[in-house]
Amino acid sequence: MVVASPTSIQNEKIQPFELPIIDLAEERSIVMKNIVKASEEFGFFNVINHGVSNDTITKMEEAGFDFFAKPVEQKKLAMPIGDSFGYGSKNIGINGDMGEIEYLLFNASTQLFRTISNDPSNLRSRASEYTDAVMNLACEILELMAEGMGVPDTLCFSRFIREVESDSILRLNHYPHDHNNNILNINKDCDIGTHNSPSYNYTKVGFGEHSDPQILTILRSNDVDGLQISLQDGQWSPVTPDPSAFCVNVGDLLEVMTNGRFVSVRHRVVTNSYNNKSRMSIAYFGAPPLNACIVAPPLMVTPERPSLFRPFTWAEYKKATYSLRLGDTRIHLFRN
Ligand SMILES: C=C1C[C@]23C[C@@]1(O)CC[C@H]2[C@@]12CC[C@H](O)[C@@](C)(C(=O)O1)[C@H]2[C@@H]3C(=O)O
Ligand SMILES: O=C(O)CCC(=O)C(=O)O
Ligand SMILES: [Fe+2]
Repeated sequence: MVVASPTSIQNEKIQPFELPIIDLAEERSIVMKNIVKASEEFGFFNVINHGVSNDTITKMEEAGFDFFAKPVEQKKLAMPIGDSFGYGSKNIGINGDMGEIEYLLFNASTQLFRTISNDPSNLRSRASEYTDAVMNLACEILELMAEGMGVPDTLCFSRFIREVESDSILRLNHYPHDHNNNILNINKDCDIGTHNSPSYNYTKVGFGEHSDPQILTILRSNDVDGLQISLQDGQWSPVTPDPSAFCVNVGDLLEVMTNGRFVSVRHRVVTNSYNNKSRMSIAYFGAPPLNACIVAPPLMVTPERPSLFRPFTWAEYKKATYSLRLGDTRIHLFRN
């Protein structure tokens, strides 16, 4: 029996917290040290001076908004050749998870999705240019991570997502502004300090809590808030949106390949009627080819830190992920 996931969140305290900022224009040794520290402590950080041009980002964002503004019947035509890719609304995955969201998902390597019959916004070519740029950024970050941890083969993580057969995904998420959610019916709870908007003790789930299964996620959004990450003490903390930065997070596979040094942290998106604009996020999930063997490089495994996970392929991990609910943890299924 499929049990419905919670669609609203009530009476939760939220904890103000600022994500570490990694400035890629700083000296390489400093950047490496900061990235490793942020990945170990929080699994999340913001990257500035990332080198992805404003033009590439703006064109992608415009194409995304144009796409979501189309009539639903046209959006449904963006169905892929294949199973789980394409346009979706409310349902996340196939196991009963739901949210206040519509999205477009496609394979970032081949971009195998049928072009929408009338596509003046040129979504396909813009997504292709954007994907190339963020894939290069992901590789640069993964190489800094490897070097920062002293791994001799500094391409050990990045080569997976550079492969032609890489199973990486590009995802556009649109959280429509809820015009009908009357603000007067919502109890104001607390002002969360560093965050500009007040938070309410009644919010809806946009994208339920989960960790990302792949290696690394490169996320950006417009200036509408909603993303929250789970802190070590279990409290949720809002991430202030910064459209000029990329929000980077460690995925489950990178936690495995660092033998648990880096953490794949749970996050979620909430929507509330305080926002008078829609949130749109664009997530690139860097993944290996299906047959890639996932194992930590030798330097990560020591007598003091024995191997936490058994070797497995991405195909095995993906199968487990897709057989589970969004909020289920899967990494423990692969522990030694
Ligand atoms: C409910 C599900 C949706 C998801 C596959 C899953 O069975 C569990 C993980 C989900 C997730 C979360 C991160 C990414 O958005 C995603 C594409 C992924 O790789 O794992 C989604 C999956 C999805 O929406 O298809
Ligand atoms: O929309 C967001 O900001 C985050 C979405 C997300 O976590 C995901 O697509 O996996
Ligand atoms: Fe995510």
